[in-house]
Amino acid sequence: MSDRKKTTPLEILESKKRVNVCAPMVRYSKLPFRELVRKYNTDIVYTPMILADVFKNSEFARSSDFSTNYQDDPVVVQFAANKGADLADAAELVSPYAGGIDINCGCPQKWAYQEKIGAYLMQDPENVRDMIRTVKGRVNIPCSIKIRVHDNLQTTYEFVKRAEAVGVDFLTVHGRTRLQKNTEPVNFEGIKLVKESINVPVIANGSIFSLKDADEMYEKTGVDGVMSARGMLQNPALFAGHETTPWECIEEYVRLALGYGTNSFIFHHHLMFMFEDVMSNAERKTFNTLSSIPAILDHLEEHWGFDSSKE
Ligand SMILES: Cc1cc2nc3c(=O)[nH]c(=O)nc-3n(C[C@H](O)[C@H](O)[C@H](O)COP(=O)(O)O)c2cc1C
Repeated sequence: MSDRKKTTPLEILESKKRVNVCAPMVRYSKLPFRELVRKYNTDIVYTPMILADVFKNSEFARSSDFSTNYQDDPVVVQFAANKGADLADAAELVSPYAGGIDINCGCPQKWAYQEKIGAYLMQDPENVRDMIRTVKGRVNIPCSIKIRVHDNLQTTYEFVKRAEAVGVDFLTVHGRTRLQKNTEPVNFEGIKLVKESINVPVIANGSIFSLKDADEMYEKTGVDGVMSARGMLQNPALFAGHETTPWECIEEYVRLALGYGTNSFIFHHHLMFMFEDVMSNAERKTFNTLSSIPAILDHLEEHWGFDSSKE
C-alpha cells in the first residue's frame, strides 16, 4: 500500500456532531470487523491494542498485528507503551497508513499493570505527558489517549489538564475506574467533568449497547462522540439503529472474514457474539460447540440459509 493520506479522527470530530466510534478490542477489532462496522454508520474505528516495543522489534508482530487498506479509513492505531521512544518508533512505522495514534491508559489486566502499561499509566501522568510529547514530535497525525476515571475525580481533572497542555488532540474516557467491573454503572459525572475541563474533543465510553444509550450519554455528559465495545461485538449494526444484529450483517461478516482470512477461533467468537440475541438458547448451545470454519459454514447453510456461493 502506498502512503495515500488517511482521514484523521480529528477531521471527523471537528466536522460532525455525535461521532460513532468502535472501540479497540484485542483479537476482535481487526480489518474485517472494522470494514463491517463502517457499513453500519460507524465513523471511527480503532485497531486492537498493539504492544509498541514488540511491534517495533519484531517483523512477525508487524505483519500479524496490523493490516489495513484504503477503505480502512479513518483508523486509529492503539499502542500500549511506557516509553516515549518505543511509542514514537512504532507510531512512525504505522503513521503513513493510520489516521491517528492512541495510547492505551485503560487496560486493567494484571499483566499489563505489572508491565506498567495500560491502566497503570493513570497513576503516572508525567510519563503519559512525556509520551504524548515524544510521539507528537515524531509523527504528523493526531495523538489521543484512552483513559479511565479515578476514584477521586480531582485526579482525573489534573490528569486531563496535563495531557491537554502537551497537545493531546482528543481523548476517550471510559467512565469506570481500573478496579470496577464492566457490569458496574458508568460514572457520567466523571465523563462530564472531563468534557467540561478541556477544549479538545472528548469521546465517552462505557455500556453503549443501543442508540438510546448513546442519547443518554450525550444528554448527561455533552461529549462529542461515543465509543462502544461489547455493544459492537453483539450488534455491529447498532449505530445504524438496529436493535439486534440483522442477518445481512452476519452474512457480510462471514464474507469479509473469509475474504480477508481469519482464524477459526476469532471467526467463531464473532458469530457467537452476534448471535447472542438472535438465537434461542438451544440453538446457541449447538452453535457454540462447532469448532472449525467448514463446520460453522455447514451450520449456517443448513439452519440459516447462508449461501456460500454468493459473492
Ligand atoms: C474483548 C475486549 C477486548 C478489549 N480490548 C481492548 C483494547 O485492545 N484496548 C483498549 O483500550 N480497551 C480494550 N477493551 C476495553 C473496551 O475498549 C472498553 O473500554 C470497555 O469494554 C468498556 O466499553 P463497553 O462498556 O462498551 O464494553 C476491550 C474490551 C473487550 C470486551
